Amino acid sequence: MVHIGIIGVGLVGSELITQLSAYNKSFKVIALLNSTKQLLSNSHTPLDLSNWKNDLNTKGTKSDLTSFINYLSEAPTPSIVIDNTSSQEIANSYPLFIEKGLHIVTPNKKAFSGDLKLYKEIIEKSREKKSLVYHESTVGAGLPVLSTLTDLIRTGDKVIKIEGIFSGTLSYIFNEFSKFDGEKKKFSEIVKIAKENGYTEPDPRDDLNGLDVARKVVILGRLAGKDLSLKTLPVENVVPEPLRTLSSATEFMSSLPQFDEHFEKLNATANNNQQVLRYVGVIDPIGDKSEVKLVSLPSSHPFASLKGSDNIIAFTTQRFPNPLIIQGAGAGAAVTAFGIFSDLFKISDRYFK
Ligand SMILES: NC(=O)C1=CN([C@@H]2O[C@H](COP(=O)(O)OP(=O)(O)OC[C@H]3O[C@@H](n4cnc5c(N)ncnc54)[C@H](OP(=O)(O)O)[C@@H]3O)[C@@H](O)[C@H]2O)C=CC1
Ligand SMILES: N[C@@H](CC=O)C(=O)O
Ligand code: NA
Repeated sequence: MVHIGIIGVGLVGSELITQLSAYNKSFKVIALLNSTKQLLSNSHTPLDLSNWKNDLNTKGTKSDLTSFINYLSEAPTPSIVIDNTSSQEIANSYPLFIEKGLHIVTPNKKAFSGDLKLYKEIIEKSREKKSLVYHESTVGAGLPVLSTLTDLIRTGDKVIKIEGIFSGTLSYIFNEFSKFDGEKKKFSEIVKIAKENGYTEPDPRDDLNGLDVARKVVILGRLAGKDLSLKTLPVENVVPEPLRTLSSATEFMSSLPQFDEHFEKLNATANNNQQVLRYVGVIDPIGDKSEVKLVSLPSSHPFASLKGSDNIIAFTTQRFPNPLIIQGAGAGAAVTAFGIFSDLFKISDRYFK
């Protein structure tokens, strides 16, 4: 049996608990923690998850990361901590989790795309302590992006370029806005629909500024052996300059229609050349051309025909001069939790297969 402690029970964490409850035979959830409450089982027995939300609220005690981690690390090995937050503070604690003998699975991008020192410390400590750290869902949610890149590299392939549409939100916005047929909508209307449907961050500028895509580019770059940094990576922020300093998302949303003409001009220029606009991330593991930008692509390009909020990732390598392409839903609770769940099996297989 594998002991599990879950930090973060929001959208993704709740769905993971649903999936674990429905399909799991190997994993024993013994501890839950959010920013205010924690629920620890008795003597490392499994928690009854049938009413976990209510139990966390009514029987839970004050959230305390130290006691949570100590409880998990005292369970018979193997034990895995799952970080379903987007917290930098939790990410900073990964070296400690590893010191305590825990394995880590997470969709949280912060540890792998922020401070290079933290990233290297996690890699080195995990090697030293034989701790396993899997974070498939940090890029393309459950799509097998990191596992594919890892397999390419460790079997000796040479990665020449990785290019992709890495944001579900920006995929949806530009797929809807920039197309050759169908109903034409204004840019601000599409952003509004995306926000109402819960596709965007609470403030859509946090998607449109490119930081989330930049984090994914840094993660892939580092995995491919290039020490990329958010501080130096060129990132095109598509939020119109005057809207960047507005103090609230509400103000941003009400001012965005003033810039519909700006976006329409960009789209018309692309369409006149039989092209569409797409927001892409590029990883150049050999040179210095990694970047995040809005580009115009011809209709024949695989990224041009993307639908909904799908991600698409193309690996150009020595063995795949015609790129190996992965495509599908790259955001949403179900597919993100799937990526986490499949990472759990990668760890349990090392012990029980
Ligand atoms: N949603 C998606 O499509 C995808 C999400 N991800 C990543 O998955 C992660 C989770 O996303 P999502 O579920 O949407 O986020 P939510 O905001 O819905 O949930 C976050 C959870 O983390 C908890 N939390 C936050 N800070 C702390 C802290 N310091 N200590 C303990 N608990 C904390 C929150 O607790 P409380 O409610 O008490 O504040 C909440 O339970 C993020 O890193 C995100 O980037 C990755 C790929 C796709
Ligand atoms: N906001 C992200 C989801 C998590 O990584 C996206 O739009 O892809
Ligand atoms: Na993935």
